[in-house]
Formats: sequence, C-alpha cells, structure tokens
Amino acid sequence: FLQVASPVPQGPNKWHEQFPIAKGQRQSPIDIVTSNAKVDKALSDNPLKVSYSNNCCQSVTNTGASFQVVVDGAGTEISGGPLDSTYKLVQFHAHWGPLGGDEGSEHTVDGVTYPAELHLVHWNQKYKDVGEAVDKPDGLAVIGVFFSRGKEHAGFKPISDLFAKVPRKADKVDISFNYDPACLLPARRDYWTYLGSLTTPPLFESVTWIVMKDPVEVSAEQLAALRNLLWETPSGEGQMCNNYRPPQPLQGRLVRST
Ligand SMILES: NS(=O)(=O)c1ccc(C(=O)NCC(F)(F)F)cc1
Ligand SMILES: [Zn+2]
Repeated sequence: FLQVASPVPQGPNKWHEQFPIAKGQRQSPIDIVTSNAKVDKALSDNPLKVSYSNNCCQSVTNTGASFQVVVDGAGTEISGGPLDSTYKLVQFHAHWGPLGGDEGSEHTVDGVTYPAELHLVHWNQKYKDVGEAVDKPDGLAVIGVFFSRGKEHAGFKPISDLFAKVPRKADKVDISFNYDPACLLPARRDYWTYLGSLTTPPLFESVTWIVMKDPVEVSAEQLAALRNLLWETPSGEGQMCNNYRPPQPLQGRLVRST
C-alpha cells in the first residue's frame, strides 16, 4: 500500500511562504540588547504574581516539535507586571540545540545563546478559551526561562525522566505525581518584557513575552534527555534538536526591564 509520509516540516527561513506574518512587525524571538532595555518602575510597583498549584500537570506529549506538558488551568494563574489581566497556564515546552552545544535558546541576550529555553504558555482570561485567545494581540503571555548547563535541576528531573517514554510524535504519558511548574523559575524574578509572537507557525502576534533574566541550571544529562524525543528529519526519524527559531528584527519595539 502506498505509504504517505507526512511532509518533513520546513525550517524557519521558509515559514514566510505559508505564514506571511513571519516577516511581521512584532515577531519573536529577539536578541535582547540589555543596554537598550528600559527599566520601568511600573513593573516593580505591580510585581508579576505567579500562583501555580502543584497538581496542575496532566501529561507529557511529544508534539513532533518539542515536548509539551499539558496543564489543566485550575489555579495556575499569573498577573501583574506587564499584564493587564489574569492569564492561565495551559502548557509548557522547550527549545534546544545540538548535543553539547551552547546554542538552542530562542531569545538571546546581547548575542549570547543558552543551550535551551523553557516556555510557560498562558492565555488571557478575558477570552473564553485558549483557542479564542491565541490570535489576539493580548491573547497570550509566555514566560521564557533560559537553561544553562551545570548541576542537575531536581525540579526538572521528574519531567526530563519522562522524555524517554514519549519518543515519537503524539506519544503521551500521564503525570501521576504532583508537580508545581513554579520550581522551574529562577529564584530572582527579574525579567525583560516586550510584545511579540508565537515562535512557531502560525506565528500569531499575540504574545506578551516575559523573559527571566537569570538562567536556571540543568545538568548535561538533563539536556541530553531532551534528545530522547525523536522527530522526522529529511533522512528519516532522528533525535529532536535545533527546534529553535533564530532572533527576528526588533522593528523599533521597546524592551522593558524590571
Ligand atoms: N514557542 S511559543 O512562542 O511559546 C508557542 C506557544 C504556543 C503555541 C501554540 O499554542 N500553538 C498552537 C496554535 F496556537 F494553535 F497554533 C505555539 C508557540
Ligand atoms: Zn516555545
């Protein structure tokens, strides 16, 4: 029987052919030029409030582009800082580079890359569901956390240990233990914030980005565990890696800082 292979996903430099917004005015990620970031006292006057519960995580899935921890929104809310309303966590995932390399993050800081970047995705509660929020200018808020290579991250271990169980696209494993994703945030809660987009197609310009200034350390083994996830490459199934979009033109946007 004819085997119909799913088309291998096109790389970031071809996305504009099917998603013209790829060349839009508020695309992500960006290179954060720290000297151009403007400290905004209003961000500290109304601090970012992260109140996650420790039983919100339901499952880990291989989406074919990353791992994704699916969260039921019960009690997982953020507000304050750059946000004008309450946003609820819906999922978190990551982007990473080649084994042992230092590139892999999507945002960069004065041109510096990190080996991986975690994204905690939230949707604005003024909308009825994430599907309605996902393409609205104030629809989503994503907290980005840089991963640096160092000592093992005890809080990330229960998740990184699950990657070997979801090697192929659409594989899914339930999370039976209590897990509080707030453990993935750095202790120091300083961040940069700017208006941007989804970093993968459909690249909707709907994201208020909150990029934490401090990286969190994970071990080389935990970074290697990300490669237990497999995806389709031009030469067949391979280890998932380099699933990051490079920085996009700032187009005159202001980056604010706490
Ligand atoms: N990498 S990122 O910017 O955090 C990112 C966050 C969320 C989505 C997402 O929900 N895609 C599904 C949709 F919206 F229906 F298309 C994509 C990328
Ligand atoms: Zn992402």
